[in-house]
Amino acid sequence: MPSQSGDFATPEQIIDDLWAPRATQVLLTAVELGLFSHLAAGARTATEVAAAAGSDPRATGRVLDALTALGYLDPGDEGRDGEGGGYELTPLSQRFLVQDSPSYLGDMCRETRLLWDSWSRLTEVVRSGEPVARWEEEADGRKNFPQLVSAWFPMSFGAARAAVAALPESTLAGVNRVLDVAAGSGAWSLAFALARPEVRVTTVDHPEVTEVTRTFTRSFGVADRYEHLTGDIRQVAFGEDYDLVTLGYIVHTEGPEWGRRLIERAYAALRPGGTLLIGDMIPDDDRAGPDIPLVFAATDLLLFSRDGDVFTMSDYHRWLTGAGFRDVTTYDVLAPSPLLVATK
Ligand SMILES: C[S@@+](CC[C@H](N)C(=O)[O-])C[C@H]1O[C@@H](n2cnc3c(N)ncnc32)[C@H](O)[C@@H]1O
Repeated sequence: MPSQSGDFATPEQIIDDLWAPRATQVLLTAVELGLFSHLAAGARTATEVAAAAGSDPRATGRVLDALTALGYLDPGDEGRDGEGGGYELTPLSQRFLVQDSPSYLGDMCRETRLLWDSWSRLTEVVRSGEPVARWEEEADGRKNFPQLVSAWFPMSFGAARAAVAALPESTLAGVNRVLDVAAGSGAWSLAFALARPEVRVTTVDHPEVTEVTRTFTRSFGVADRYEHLTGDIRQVAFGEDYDLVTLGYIVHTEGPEWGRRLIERAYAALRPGGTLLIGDMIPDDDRAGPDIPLVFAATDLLLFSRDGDVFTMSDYHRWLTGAGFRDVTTYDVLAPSPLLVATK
């Protein structure tokens, strides 16, 4: 956030925030047309990129210029004349926006595209207090989540792999049976299944989403180590004696009452000494920052859930110890908020 010292405040932040959606649109369009991938494959000029993308050369040139100004491209030596025209990937776009890169994040754009129109209804939702959808309820969840969970995979999988790397070896060595609640793509359990061949996973999610989970487990070659419970997570019996339970980005949509109950049910599903891992958006205790969890709570959670919210570390600590967990620890990894780990 720009500094506002003394009485002197500039309007820079307001203008930046109001312009930000335009830059977002340019990035979405570039990813949807595969412009970064076409540059990686050798296209250099707007005409060459447009030919590969099947798009209009003049319009494509405008987008490439904007991407250059935004820092996603460099002006290339080849194909440039007095009016610009040649383009090269920057290290950022090369690593994260070229489709066959192992660190490709372009799939995350799908979420932005899918939610874009609903975001414009926020004023109406804040006036009425009524969400436009209730993703915590079965019908809405089954309709919306199948399209979204693969867009979240890169973020969740990165955080889950960081959890595997951060956990003490003695904990990791005891992880054989994993329960992945609200599994989505399966990102959280996949990180453990890939790290340890002994790992067997049970997932819980809607049947339509479980089809997406299966696509991911097959693509990683571990489908034979997975079994799936389908249905509403509030109703499905989880089973017991798991070594690890993961709650990846689910407590927020459940809200305070069902979120706390989910933590209690995770406790019941674990063996003594077992581990609970929670990844979520977590604001500071005074709810004055950081911006990502609080903006998320004021947008997506108001728009798409009745009771959804983000909860502080103090809230989680209270719920975890209240459920019986001990040794509540946080791991500050590359994720929107630190991960929570607790022992039964
Ligand atoms: C935000 S996604 C998180 C997915 C995954 N854990 C991750 O971190 O990427 C929430 C997941 O919870 C599932 N979910 C939400 N409410 C549910 C419910 N009532 N019953 C079953 N699944 C539910 C959704 O289908 C979705 O897969």
